[in-house]
Amino acid sequence: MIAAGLPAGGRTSDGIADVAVRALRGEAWLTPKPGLVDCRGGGSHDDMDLPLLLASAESLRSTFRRIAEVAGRSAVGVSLREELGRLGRAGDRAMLRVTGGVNTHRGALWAVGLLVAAVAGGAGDEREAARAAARLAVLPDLRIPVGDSHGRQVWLRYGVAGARGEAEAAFPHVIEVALPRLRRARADGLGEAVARVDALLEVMSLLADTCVLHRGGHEGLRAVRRGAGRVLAEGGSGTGSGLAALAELDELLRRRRLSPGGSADLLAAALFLDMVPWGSPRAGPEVFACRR
Ligand SMILES: CC(C)(COP(=O)(O)OP(=O)(O)OC[C@H]1O[C@@H](n2cnc3c(N)ncnc32)[C@H](O[C@H]2O[C@H](COP(=O)(O)OP(=O)(O)OP(=O)(O)O)[C@@H](O)[C@H]2O)[C@@H]1O)[C@@H](O)C(=O)NCCC(=O)NCCS
Ligand SMILES: Nc1ncnc2[nH]cnc12
Repeated sequence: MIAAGLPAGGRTSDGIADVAVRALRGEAWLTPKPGLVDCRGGGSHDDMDLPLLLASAESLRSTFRRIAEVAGRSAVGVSLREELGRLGRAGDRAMLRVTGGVNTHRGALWAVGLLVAAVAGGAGDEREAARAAARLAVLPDLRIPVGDSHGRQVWLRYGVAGARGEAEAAFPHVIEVALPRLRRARADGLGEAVARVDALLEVMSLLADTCVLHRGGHEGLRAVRRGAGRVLAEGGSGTGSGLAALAELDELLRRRRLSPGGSADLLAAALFLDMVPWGSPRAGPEVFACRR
């Protein structure tokens, strides 16, 4: 437990919030991402573009800071969980005000918000942070309104737990999939953008993304997973044949209006954990440039 706004191993609430916003921005800028918003346009979304995602990310800065402050001075328990729920829902409303009602970052706010709380609470490394976030996610929040979210519809129809299940399981697609892929790619000498796109593709090839399931059902999810796996089997986004397969996948997802938004959120969560100053500087450079 740490005091609000004070350093925890060199980390402040402002600093943690800044890393969270940079992670969301880094995901948004990354290009090319199949079916997703990137610097070429809205992908499979006709109501989103890059400026909207960047504004949405910025709108969450004060929520991330408040989450860090509260988690830094509270023990893990139901009252912290309920306070985080209140802050998360207020953050959601702030996001919707800025986007004119478009759900740009609900999943990212949930995943990165829980990880922000874990980091501010003193987690010493990324695995510890994911486990601490999971301990928060499983706690009851009796004030959650029972809504009719797309995720809930997918849960009722397909029994897939989506964003909540990922957090309760301690973010396996972040810890066991995205981060190792990102680091392997860097170690192999691939550029940062290629490493990030390949990490996203690996998550897409495995995740049960409720965003995809809601729009495309099981058949849509199979197409996303198969297509992402194929790009990687061709050598990834850093090779000519991988890029050709990626262009085909992008075309397919846009035509069928399929958007792997949950995978995008988990990439942002991985970038967040990768950029947290755990003690040694090892994060890759920021990529705020268009590589189409
Ligand atoms: C637990 C909550 C996240 C609520 O979850 P639920 O599943 O009930 O709600 P959804 O509104 O569906 O949001 C979940 C979003 O999570 C992302 N996601 C999907 N699958 C996964 C997965 N397997 N693992 C992790 N994350 C996943 C995904 O986000 C992206 O998609 C968004 C766009 O989706 P959608 O709204 O369906 O929009 P469109 O398809 O564009 O709609 P149409 O145009 O077709 O109409 C986009 O935002 C991406 O982010 C899911 O959407 C959580 O909200 C909750 O309980 N909050 C309470 C607050 C709280 O407790 N906070 C504490 C910590 S901050
Ligand atoms: N790049 C992106 N495109 C569409 N939805 C998203 N949700 C979070 N990031 C996204």
